[in-house]
Amino acid sequence: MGVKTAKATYIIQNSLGEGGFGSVYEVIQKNTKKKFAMKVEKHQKNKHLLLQMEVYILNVMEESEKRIWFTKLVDKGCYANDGYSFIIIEILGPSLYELKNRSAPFLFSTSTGLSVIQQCLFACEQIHHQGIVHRDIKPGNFACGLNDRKNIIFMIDFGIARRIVDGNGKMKEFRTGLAFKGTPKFASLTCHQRNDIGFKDDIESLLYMLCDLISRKGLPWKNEYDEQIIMKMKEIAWSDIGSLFNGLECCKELSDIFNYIIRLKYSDDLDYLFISKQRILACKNHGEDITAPFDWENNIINGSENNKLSIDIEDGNDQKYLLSDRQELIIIKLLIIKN
Ligand SMILES: Nc1ncnc2c1ncn2[C@@H]1O[C@H](COP(=O)(O)OP(=O)(O)OP(=O)(O)O)[C@@H](O)[C@H]1O
Repeated sequence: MGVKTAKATYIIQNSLGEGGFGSVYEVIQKNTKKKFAMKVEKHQKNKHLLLQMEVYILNVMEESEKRIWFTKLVDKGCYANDGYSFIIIEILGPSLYELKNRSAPFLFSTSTGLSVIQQCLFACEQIHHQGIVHRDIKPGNFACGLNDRKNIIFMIDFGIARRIVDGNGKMKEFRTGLAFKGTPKFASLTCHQRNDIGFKDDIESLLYMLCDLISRKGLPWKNEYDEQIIMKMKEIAWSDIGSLFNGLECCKELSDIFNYIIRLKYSDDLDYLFISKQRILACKNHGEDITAPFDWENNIINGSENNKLSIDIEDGNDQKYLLSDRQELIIIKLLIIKN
């Protein structure tokens, strides 16, 4: 079976995954024989398409200078008498959720977890700079690239993302009494409390994700499904900061990030550099080899030689940081981390 747009015809191959609102397939572009992923959503009466948000965000990110953590939107269209919409995007490898669950002990090493989380933080920072919050940060919504992009961790699934900054750069009004949106296990406490989600909430979710990926103990609510019980357990974690990362050597550094995040309010700006530095300290203080390959390399995903990824980032003081040598951020200024 194939689908056609004004640009090309795509032959549908196998399924790559099912999500809450649609399916994702591997497709081959007929004329170029290139592989892509096709995300499909069925039209439903009186419901706006979640794919519209996905298209909007991928277009915004395409125009941004630092689009590295986002897939390229290749094409889009409808089929079956406009009963379905689809987008054609770059095809990726497994998600972090799949990678974690592929081999015992169903955990990432601390060095892989800390490396991965830095890229996820960059991805969050980039959409936040566009005034957008993701609102569903979890291991299933980050996936590694393929071939020469296999060291990049991509942010996916923008179905419930929201722009919270208007065209004039003003933060939208803070709302309360909202419906729960997202994934209970990784949602921020604010989300459970039915309040509006800001940039800091994505990072709170990122910290829950890090705990899920590297802590043997796991999230305190890992066996709970009741959203209200999970909320109560998060309240306890907030009042006992160290408890979340307890058992990890880098508990102190990660708890400092958690402590910083939960003190922020909806409209507060985030100090991404502070978070990066704490993460770097977590590696440095506990001898984590930040240049080691990801856990899954060599044995799970076959690909070409490690490709070096080199990205410059700048902080507010115009200091240059270099993301180099595989996926790892080696902040040149790491060398001058004060305190
Ligand atoms: N570009 C891609 N390349 C390969 N696989 C992908 C790609 N995008 C998504 N997938 C796979 O398809 C699955 C569903 O995708 P996605 O999360 O975007 O859909 P969703 O309907 O919004 O999901 P959910 O309800 O779980 O949030 C993902 O878990 C992932 O494994």
